[in-house]
Amino acid sequence: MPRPIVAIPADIRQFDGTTWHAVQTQYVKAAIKAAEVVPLLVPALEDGIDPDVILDRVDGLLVSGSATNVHPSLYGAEVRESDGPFDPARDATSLPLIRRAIDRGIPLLAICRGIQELNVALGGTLATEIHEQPGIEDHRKPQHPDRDVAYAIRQDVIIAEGSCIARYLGAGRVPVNSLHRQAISKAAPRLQVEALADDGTIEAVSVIDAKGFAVGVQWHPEYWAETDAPSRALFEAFGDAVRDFAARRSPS
Ligand SMILES: N[C@@H](CCC(=O)NCCCC(=O)O)C(=O)O
Repeated sequence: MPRPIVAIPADIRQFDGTTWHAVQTQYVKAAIKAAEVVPLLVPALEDGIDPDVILDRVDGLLVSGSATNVHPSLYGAEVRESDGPFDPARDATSLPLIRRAIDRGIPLLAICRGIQELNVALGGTLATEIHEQPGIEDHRKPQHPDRDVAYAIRQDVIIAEGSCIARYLGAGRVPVNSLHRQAISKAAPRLQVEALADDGTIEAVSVIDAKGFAVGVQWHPEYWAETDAPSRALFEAFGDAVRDFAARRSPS
């Protein structure tokens, strides 16, 4: 069976005097090396894209992190420029893909911005600048020129007994990295909280009654997917779900 294909929605980035549709290489490498699938980058179109045009041709959806934030209007919050930067084209492309992948049972792994998009797509809300809340740690990206330092494993999450991801990572404390200013505030009705940080920040969810693998994590398993056991286990589980879906879609 040929390697299955996984869609990764791109960000809009501006550099070299023009606009680019971009995905950080860490997601591409983790898809290839740890999930053993073929990544297919999807352009970020502000007018949106018919999600089925993409999903008819892929066997999984990997929703990446990004330094931009989901637009507050999408979850009924006040729009403050201080909550930016925003990427409306990414929002317009990614959220319909998430909803439709869940409807169709196409395996979904949503990471950092991705878990926030998953929550908003299903009717939840986000909190911003969470480190300013009493009792909440600073989960933001460490400001350091070395990305290995910025993405260093530096906090624990506690994975719930009986959760979906406990099948792959085990229940209890798992060390992860942390690079986010926002987090889930009100979890969408269809989301089961799967892991929390010590300060109560929601760190992982799964979709209740999902037809297939449908998981979101606030940390970044892609970055160390080849060398960190929990990171690799999550990507291998996603890859296995994608292969199972592909085999059922096109029985040999
Ligand atoms: N913007 C959101 C989501 C954070 C996120 O996806 N971080 C990835 C960092 C990408 C990078 O700068 O390398 C938030 O801040 O909560």
